[in-house]
Amino acid sequence: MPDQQDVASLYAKASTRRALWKAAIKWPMYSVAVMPALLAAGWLVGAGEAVRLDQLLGFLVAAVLLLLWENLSNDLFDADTGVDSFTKLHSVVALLGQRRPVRRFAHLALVLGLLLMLVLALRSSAAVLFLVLVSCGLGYLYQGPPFRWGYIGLGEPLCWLAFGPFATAAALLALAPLNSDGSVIPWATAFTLGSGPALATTLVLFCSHFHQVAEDAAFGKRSPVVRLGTARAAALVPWILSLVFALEWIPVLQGDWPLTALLGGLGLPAGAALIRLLRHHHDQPEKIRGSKFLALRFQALNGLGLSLGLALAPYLGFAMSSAG
Ligand SMILES: C/C(=C\COP(=O)(O)OP(=O)(O)O)CCC[C@H](C)CCC[C@H](C)CCCC(C)C
Ligand SMILES: O=C(O)C1=CC(=O)c2ccccc2C1=O
Repeated sequence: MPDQQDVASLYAKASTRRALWKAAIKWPMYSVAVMPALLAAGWLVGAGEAVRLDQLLGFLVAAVLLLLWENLSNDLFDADTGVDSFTKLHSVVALLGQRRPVRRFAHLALVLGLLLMLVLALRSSAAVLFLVLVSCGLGYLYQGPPFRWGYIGLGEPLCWLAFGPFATAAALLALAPLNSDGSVIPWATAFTLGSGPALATTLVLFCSHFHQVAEDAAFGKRSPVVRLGTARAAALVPWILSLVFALEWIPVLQGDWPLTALLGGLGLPAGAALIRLLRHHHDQPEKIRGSKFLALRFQALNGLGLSLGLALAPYLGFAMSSAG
């Protein structure tokens, strides 16, 4: 018969485990996966086009599955290098204590995600699958052997490319009305629309490395925060945020996007809080563990605001120029 102390410690263990699983699932992170499709939908509505809702729903689900693959395989690859062993108690590999089920689940998520993208491509343009495969390839370069480019500080540009021009172009093609020309990849629109929001997504990755800088350095993972040091990395954050807004406000100033696109400014309070937090506590891991989630709040509010601002424009009497 367990005594009172045993029961208390069992409860403590169970609630710690629950907290670890919650951290492992990190559902807010999936905001970065759904953003390219939401932006493409906002842009198409703003341009007076009809969005194919079945394609939108399919793209959202497939993108979530592909990011799930990326995260599960990240835990598997990081278990090989040992970099997660001290600080990432919420690694799915550590929580399950074995790799095989994680590997199987990761492969299942990848296959289902790609199959769904194939269906969307067959119903729109073959380029959708090509662009998504490039995004996934960039995700593999980030963490998979023999590349592991995230370990040499190249994760951020890979992240921007994957969630920016490639995923945005794929979403624009997949959601476009049936009569559109699917043989031309809309690079110009994908760059204008995707650059700012993808930089916001990249900021999430950049911020995720502050609290683990010591362990990353010890295991040879030279993230930008390791390379720059936490003080200089924190000083970069206001510049990155300014660049996000510049990329989103320039099309408005040029008259290509409606004034309502400035709704991306909804992310400003979270951005300002992030700057303050990192300026004061960049070298105190315990205090800045949540900085990645503050960056995520910025990314989500900024992207949703922009998407909504573009979509609402025709209903509020603002027009989008053909260059938009
Ligand atoms: C797995 C990622 C970051 C985790 O990095 P890290 O190892 O430092 O984290 P821990 O320390 O917590 O282990 C994100 C990497 C993003 C990658 C460069 C690009 C991914 C692309 C997606 C797979 C593509 C999604 C396509 C969709 C949006 C159409
Ligand atoms: O676990 C993380 O830290 C991240 C996971 C992830 O999928 C992602 C995607 C895009 C940008 C950043 C991140 C993470 O930081």
